Order: sequence, then C-alpha cells, then structure tokens
Amino acid sequence: MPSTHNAEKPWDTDDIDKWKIEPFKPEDNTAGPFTEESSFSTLFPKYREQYLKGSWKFIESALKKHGITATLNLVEGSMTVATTRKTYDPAAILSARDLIKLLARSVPAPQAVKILEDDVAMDIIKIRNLVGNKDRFVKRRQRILGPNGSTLKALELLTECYLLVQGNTVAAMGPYKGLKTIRRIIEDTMHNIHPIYAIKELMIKKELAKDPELVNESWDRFLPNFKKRSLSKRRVPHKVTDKSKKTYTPFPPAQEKSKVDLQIESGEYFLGKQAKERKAREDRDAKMKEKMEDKRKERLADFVAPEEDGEKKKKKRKREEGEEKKEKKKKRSSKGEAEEESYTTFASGRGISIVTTPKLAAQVAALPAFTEPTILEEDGTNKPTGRWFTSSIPHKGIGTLALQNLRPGTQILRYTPAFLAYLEADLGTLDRETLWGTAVSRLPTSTRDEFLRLMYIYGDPRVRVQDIVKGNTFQLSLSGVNHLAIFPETSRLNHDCAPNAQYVIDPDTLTHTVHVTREIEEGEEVSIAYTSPLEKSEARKEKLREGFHFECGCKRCRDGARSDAMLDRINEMQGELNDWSDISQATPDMALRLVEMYEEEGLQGFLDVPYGFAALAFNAVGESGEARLWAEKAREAVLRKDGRGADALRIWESLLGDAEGHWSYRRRL
Ligand SMILES: C[S@@+](CC[C@H](N)C(=O)[O-])C[C@H]1O[C@@H](n2cnc3c(N)ncnc32)[C@H](O)[C@@H]1O
Repeated sequence: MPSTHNAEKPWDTDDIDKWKIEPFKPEDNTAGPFTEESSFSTLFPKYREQYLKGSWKFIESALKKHGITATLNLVEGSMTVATTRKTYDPAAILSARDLIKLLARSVPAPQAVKILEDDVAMDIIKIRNLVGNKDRFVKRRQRILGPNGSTLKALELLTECYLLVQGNTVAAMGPYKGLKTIRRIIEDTMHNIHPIYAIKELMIKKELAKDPELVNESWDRFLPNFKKRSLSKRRVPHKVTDKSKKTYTPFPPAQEKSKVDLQIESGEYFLGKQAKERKAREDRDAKMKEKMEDKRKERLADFVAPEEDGEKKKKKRKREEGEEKKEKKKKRSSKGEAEEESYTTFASGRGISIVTTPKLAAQVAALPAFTEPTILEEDGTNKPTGRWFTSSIPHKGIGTLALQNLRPGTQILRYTPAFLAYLEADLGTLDRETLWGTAVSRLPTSTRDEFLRLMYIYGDPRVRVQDIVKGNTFQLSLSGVNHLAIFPETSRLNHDCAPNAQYVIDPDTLTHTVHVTREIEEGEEVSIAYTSPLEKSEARKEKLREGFHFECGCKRCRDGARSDAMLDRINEMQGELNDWSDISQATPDMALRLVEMYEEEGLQGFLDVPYGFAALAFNAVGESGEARLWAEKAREAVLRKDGRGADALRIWESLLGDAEGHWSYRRRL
C-alpha cells in the first residue's frame, strides 16, 4: 500500500492549535457512569488540621462539580477523595488525588483547587536528597526564594507556575511546559547553579517569543552563554600533586606513624570525651590568641613613622644586599642545598658526618651532644657492654645475640650515629651519592669501615652509600625535621613482631639506646621491631617488604590469624577502657587483663598503653595508690619507647603528682 504520510490534508490548517487542551464535558463521556469506585487518601500534618477544617466546604464544593466526594478524617488525620455515580471525567479522580496532596503540603485551598482545571498539572520536587550537607541544603533552598521572595516571584511569572517551597519539597502547579522548566531550575539550584542564570534565559526567551519574525527561528544566538554557573569558590582542587618536583630516590619515605601511635605519643589516646573536647578548645584558643597577636602587630606597623630619605636609601641598599645573599643561597641550594659536615672528634673520636641544610647544621652543632661531650662518656655510650655479640643467622644475615642471660630493663647497647642525612628531594641520586660518599669518606677510619661493612639491599656499587642507608636507617628528628641516621652497631639488630628489646633515640644526645623487655637467654637473638607490632599481620608484612625487602617469618606472622584476633580483642578492650560515659563497663581488672594480653602476645616493649589504662582505671575507682604504681610503670615504659620528649610522659607525671586532683579520680564511682 502506498504511503499516505505526506499526502495532502486539507483539514489540517495553520490556525489549529494542536497543543490546546479542550475541556472534558459530561457529554464527552459516552460510556455513562463508572462501574467501580476509585478512591485516594493522603495523610496531612497536625498543623494543617485547623486550616483544612475551615476550608473543607469550599474544597467539597469544588470537587462536587466534577462528581467527586471528599472526606476529611480528623481522627486519622487523612483526606480521601472518591468517584461517585456522577463522575463523568475519568481523569478527575487523578486531579482530585493531586488536590489532596497539595493541600497536605500547605498549598492554600483556592490555589490548590486550580489543579482540577484540565490544563493545570502539578509536580512535587523532593530536594532534600540532592544535597548531603544540612547547612548547604538550607543555603541553596534559600536561593530558590531569593531576597524577599523575589527569585520565587520571578520564576512564577516566567513559567506561569505556582511555587511553594516547604521543608524538603517544592510544590509546583501550572502548565506542563512550565513544570518541566521549574523542575530543571530547582534541581540545578540544589546542585549549586544559581537560578539567576535560568531567570535571565527565560526573560530573553519571553521577549523573543513576542517577536513574530523570530518565533520560528533558533534563539541560540540571543541566549547568554555562561561559562561558569557553579557557585563553588574553590579555585584549586583539594589535592595538588606536583609531580614536576619529584626526583627519584631509592629510599622509602619517612615511615608515617599511625593515628593511634600519634595519639598515644601525645597522650590524646587516654583522654575521655570531655577532656578531648577541653584539649581541642584550648588548642583553638591558643591559635586564636596567636592570630590576634599577629593582627595586633600588623595594625601597629601602620603607625610607624615614615623614615627620612637618607635612611630609606640605606635600608634599600641593605635590602638589596640581603637579596643578593638570598640569591646566592638560592643558587647554592639549586646545586643541592644540603651540605656535608664531618666532625672527626665527636664522641671521643668516633666521629660523625652530617649532611643537612646550613641552618639545621648550626642547630645540630648546638645540641648537648656537641656542647657537653661528657654526657656521651656517661652511661657507657659507644662502649661494648659485654652483653652482646654479632653472628650470622640463617636467612637473616648478621644478627645480634646475647652473650649472657639478660633481665628485663637491662641496657644492652647505646650508640651515637656515624652518619646523619637530611633527605633533600631536589638532588639527583648520583649527585646525592657524591655528597654522601664524601661525608662517609671523611669519617675516622674505624667508623668508616664499620659503616661500609653494613649490609645493603640493591648491590649497585655506584650507589653503595645510599644502598647501605636504605637497609639500615633509623629516623631521627632534628629540630622537627626528619633525618636518616645510621648507627653501625644497633643496625645489626634484626626484626621481630614480638621483639625482646625496645629502642629509643634521644634527639639531644643523638643516642640510640636498646633495653631488654623480657628475659633473654644467653645465645638467644636480640630483636627489635622495625614496624608497629600493634598493626595487623598483613600490614606489618607489607611495610617490611616495602621498607626492608624481607619476608617476615616471625612466630606472630606465621600465626597471623590468631595474632590478628588477639589484636582485635586488645583493641576492643582498649575501646571499653577508654569509655568514660556512665554506661562504661571498664574496671581495673579489665586493665590488668589487658596487661596480660600484651605480655602473652610478646608485646612487653609496648606496655606503656595497658599500664596507662591500668593507672586510669584504678584512679577512676578511687584507688589512687594503685593508680600511682601503674602510672610510674607507664612513665618508665614511655621513656624507654618514645623518650623524654613524648607528650604522654606529662600525663603520667601529672597523675603521679596529684592523683586525687586528676580528672580521672573517682570518675567511675
Ligand atoms: C638493619 S639490617 C639488620 C642486620 C642485618 N641482618 C645485617 O646483616 O646487617 C636489616 C636487614 O636485615 C634483614 N632482616 C632483619 N630482620 C629480619 C628478619 N626477621 N627476617 C629476615 N631478614 C631480616 C633484612 O634483610 C633487612 O633488610
């Protein structure tokens, strides 16, 4: 059959408006009354009850014209609409359903009943889930209203829709086309695109529509093309990774302490919720004070009297000279800011080579290790104790073994570093090797030989010094800047996840001291932990693989599932002991059990945490004497693990000083 698609249609004239919706009259329903009743109900909020009661007559009469009944149930708080035998328009019940929905959403009755007209529709736009943050949601919702409701009014005029913004929804009523536009604008607004852009576009379109010549043309060329509609003020992305600056280095980045480690060190780990809040408040206040002081200085600077001309010139000259110096320093730093400095007489002739920035070098030279050399002669620093020897250990290279039975608390080794280096990022590997190589070559012969005998990882002779540093490095913080430190003797200690020794590095004396943490028998290997043994086995193994290139085969790692489960229990118990609310189940017995669990797990070198909890748990039930005993143990454990600079030390010292005045005293009674 031939297509009639393009055939002449003489009845289809241009004056016909194909979009016009003709009203549905009773005579249009040729099928007669409906055979079944349809009904819809909706609940309304309590505060609408009064209003609905007052306007129900009006609503009923509006619906009656369409043959629909309406019931207001004040007991249930619901409205119901239903068809009757008089209903002639099948769509009327749907409009009636929309009517009660609008009424429930606070649309005034005279406005809501307009929904019963054939060319009026409605849309309820849910806006709450479009924005996660509550404050942001409120701010963006306010943009729909605009100042004094002006944006809302403009939108209503331009789209010929009625709008009601309430709570988590926007109710809109009007022609279909307007509703479509409104939904887009509302959603865009909640996605941070200001409605003003849409209003501008709509205004232009309205004007263009009036021009009969332009009615059938594309309006694109008249519409504004906004480049950026988003209102976000963030100009730079959150994370900027500047890859251009990174140069290859064979060293692992300084091992970051875990959040818990940092909290333990700062003592925050042991604070109750209120104490934590108090600490945060104090920190905030201190910061604010600092800022205020800066501002005050800034303001005062405005009142400094202007200088005379001659003075000005002098200052200018000085500034220029300063800048010249700065320029020179810049040039030097571009070659490699860090410089090498060797002190051959350091520590009674053991010597030390330091590679660091000139500024830090000056600070290092002012450390007690340099200014009070006698402190290094005390405590057997750099002297053999006769308690250990080194020997080859299967699969581990060289290790350190006990020459006699050793009791917990015994100091086994105490040494100063032979080499200290600041890991400057701007230097290439070979340039760094030259710098570090020179530093090592300047060490006294025996120290240099000890250094060069240390094990290495890659085996490339061109980067031998860096290779040795990679395999033997300890972190030492100088004036808050991390340095790599090599202590040839303590470098021979192998790793174990349940070590029998613990070490501490003192940044003032630069010493690395190792203490026994549980009984060690003669001939037994002495071990330390290279990574936190309080982490789960897979995490520990991964760090050892990455940082030290070996597969840990210690007892805890071989039995990973069991030891991980134990760590879970330990963490759970610590959580309980740290609960300072009224429903806390924490008791001193629980803290004592925690101490036992650490010991069973071979974590004697990390007992500062359970000791601390025991001190708090006893103090919390008013047993301040017992609390002091545990606080003293915690203090000692911190000293042996984190050193004199650890913040946690202050907590135990304050409890020791005044247990009854401590915040934890009788807290759980
Ligand atoms: C600081 S050194 C320790 C002394 C070293 N064994 C030596 O021969 O000089 C670190 C290196 O020793 C080895 N090592 C340490 N602990 C180990 C362990 N538990 N199992 C296997 N190898 C280990 C690894 O090769 C690691 O890179």
